[in-house]
Amino acid sequence: MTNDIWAKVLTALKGALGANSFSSWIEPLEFSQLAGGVATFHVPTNFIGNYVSQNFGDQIIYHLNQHGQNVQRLQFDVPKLTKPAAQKQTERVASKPSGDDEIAGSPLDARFTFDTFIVGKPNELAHAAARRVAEGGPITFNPLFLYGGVGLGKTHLMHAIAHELKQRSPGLNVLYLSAEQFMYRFITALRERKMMDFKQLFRSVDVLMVDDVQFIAGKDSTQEEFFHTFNALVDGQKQIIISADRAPGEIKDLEERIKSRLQCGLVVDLHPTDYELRLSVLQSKVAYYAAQYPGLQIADGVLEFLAHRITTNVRVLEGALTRLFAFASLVGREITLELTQDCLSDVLKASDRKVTVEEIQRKVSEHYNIRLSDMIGPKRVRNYARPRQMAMYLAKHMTSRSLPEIGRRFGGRDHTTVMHGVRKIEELKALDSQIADDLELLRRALSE
Ligand SMILES: Nc1ncnc2c1ncn2[C@@H]1O[C@H](COP(=O)(O)OP(=O)(O)OP(=O)(O)O)[C@@H](O)[C@H]1O
Repeated sequence: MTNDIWAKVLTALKGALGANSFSSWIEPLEFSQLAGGVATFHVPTNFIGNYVSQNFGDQIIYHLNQHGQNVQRLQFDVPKLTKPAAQKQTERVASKPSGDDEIAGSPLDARFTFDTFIVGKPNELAHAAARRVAEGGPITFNPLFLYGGVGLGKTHLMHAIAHELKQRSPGLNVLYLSAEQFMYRFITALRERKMMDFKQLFRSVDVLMVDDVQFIAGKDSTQEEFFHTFNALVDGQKQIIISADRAPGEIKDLEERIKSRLQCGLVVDLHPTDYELRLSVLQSKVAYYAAQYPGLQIADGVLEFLAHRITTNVRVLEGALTRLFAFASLVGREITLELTQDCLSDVLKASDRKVTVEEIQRKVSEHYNIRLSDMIGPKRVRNYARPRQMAMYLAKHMTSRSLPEIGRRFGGRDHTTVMHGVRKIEELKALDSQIADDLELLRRALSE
């Protein structure tokens, strides 16, 4: 495998795993060789190798195969003489907590400020609460807990608070990081026997922000440490801001005492967007693009059309607009309704037809000639298990349901079972053309 292909696989993995996981776990890998179906990587430590293998192994294999490689297994080696690049990486991620006084959290996105956050009915309460915290006055609620579905602005609001606080009081020690980063630092500190440094540093921040806290559910020792950090900061009158994809009480496998702690302050949710909010977001983004692509015209009615038709979330809306401007500038044409429909036909189709999990289950069981009750029931024989996994895969890709929600609709299965099913089909799709054809057929039938 050439380094070029590995670079492409890296890009695909970044998209699939998100920037945080990618920079913590995938970047430290150094491709070494591919022989006899085994891809070998140099890793800075065994811990990273084991973690990557358990959590991202399937995805890495999948993307390598998608890029024309024949990989069955991964192997991780810690080179005897640590290479400078790998060494630098470990230092960057691992020794930070024990370094100087400054703790670098996850980077803040400069564009995520209050100025660029559009306020509407669905998010006005969350916005007001965020503003209040960003004023930095006496603490009125601790923690501030923001939750909502994907792409509705939780991260944006947290970054906006951090920017504002830092601007108002440059000396304030504001730490923003994802829950995944928290766990990573904690485990690194344990491994390097630097827990005292870890504790001291986390307890010395003035404001702690932890994004996507649902990530630590089920991770016992990380939860334990999070609980202590949380309590120490609250006792010290330090502000804490937490985000998650659902309300504290609904996070499965999160310890009760943490749930109740998280509910102690102010819990606010970001509701799904409404038409007005979507239109305002589009209008503000168009102003930004107009500066980037001078001379590009956008016809009346296009934004209204998009706000009406793309109802998923702000991230999808933004993505659609980015594509539209890039496409129009390539072909050098005005952005008309017709061009919009051409360029975004797949996005429009996906949000056009609201397919339900139940419809998917019905169609898939008809296709494979099995009873609906067997698809949802507990039987594990392949005749039922495979169609069930196909239906889970389609539900994941064609509906906006979360994995736990999908699991509930499949006879109360756990979200990890759904994830496993989805991954299995992703793998098989690449290897078995019958499965790929069936999927395409079902997808088309469901979109009609
Ligand atoms: N009200 C809003 N005004 C302007 N931009 C928004 C708004 N809500 C979301 N966005 C934009 O949508 C994108 C997704 O938002 P963000 O990353 O904050 O979502 P999130 O709720 O944290 O989702 P996830 O759980 O997937 O991380 C970002 O580019 C953000 O700037």
